[in-house]
Amino acid sequence: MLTLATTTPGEPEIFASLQGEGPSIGRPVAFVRLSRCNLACTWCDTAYTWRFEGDNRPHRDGLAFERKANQVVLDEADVAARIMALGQDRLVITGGEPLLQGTALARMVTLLEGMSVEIETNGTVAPHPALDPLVSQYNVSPKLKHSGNPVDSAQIPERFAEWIQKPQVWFKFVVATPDDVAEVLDLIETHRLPRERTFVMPEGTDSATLRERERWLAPLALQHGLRLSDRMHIHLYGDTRGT
Ligand SMILES: Nc1nc2[nH]cc(C(=O)O)c2c(=O)[nH]1
Ligand code: SF4
Ligand SMILES: [Mg+2]
Repeated sequence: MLTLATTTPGEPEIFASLQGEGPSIGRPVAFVRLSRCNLACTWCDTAYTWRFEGDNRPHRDGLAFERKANQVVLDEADVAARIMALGQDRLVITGGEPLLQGTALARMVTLLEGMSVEIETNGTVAPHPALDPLVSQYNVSPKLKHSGNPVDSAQIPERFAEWIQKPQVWFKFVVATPDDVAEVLDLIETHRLPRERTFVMPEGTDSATLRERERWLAPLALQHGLRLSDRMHIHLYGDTRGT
């Protein structure tokens, strides 16, 4: 069984869209969004995957979501069939933190036919050994200090050491201020991250914020040999579920 996020109560967040971020930006793909996260970023744009009633960890919107309306449990075959019905040749698995459900994900991915698989992860959870060989690309997005998570939960040296061994890994850091870029550069040094496979991406859930931050972020990316990612889906669809 897999616990998924919902678009509307009872409806799993499984949809076709253009990948809006990272190395596959612009690619038509199927998406599946899983519920639950082990971190709690204050600016998380998918707090409906984890900030359920009774969870008092700080979030900038202060919203608490009703668990029943925002989670749906489906079996692996049902999830695979809904994904296949979208008719895409690539799947992006996101969340929340999808690797928390690695065993069930491996069973689900095995049922897909003719699809490559890309995973969005916060990088703190090792991929299940049954899932790992089925994944073409990991977009690993370690969380910086401004996320509000304890640094020892969000930045785990052993995990970085494992990720950098995998050729299918890209790093993608969400930044809100120039100071965040300095922290990214420190992490690159400390953990020997591959600069040519490292993105910086502005934090923001509206076009104006993304554009404003890209104005100072672009020259920093150029100066330090990092890639810049936009969040194209925000410009196209706004901050909405199922897009
Ligand atoms: N179109 C689109 N692209 C995305 N890339 C990463 C997403 C995510 O929420 O992880 C996302 C998303 O939610 N929508
Ligand atoms: S790691 Fe991702 S899903 Fe989890 S709280 Fe942070 S931004 Fe949200
Ligand atoms: Mg998103």
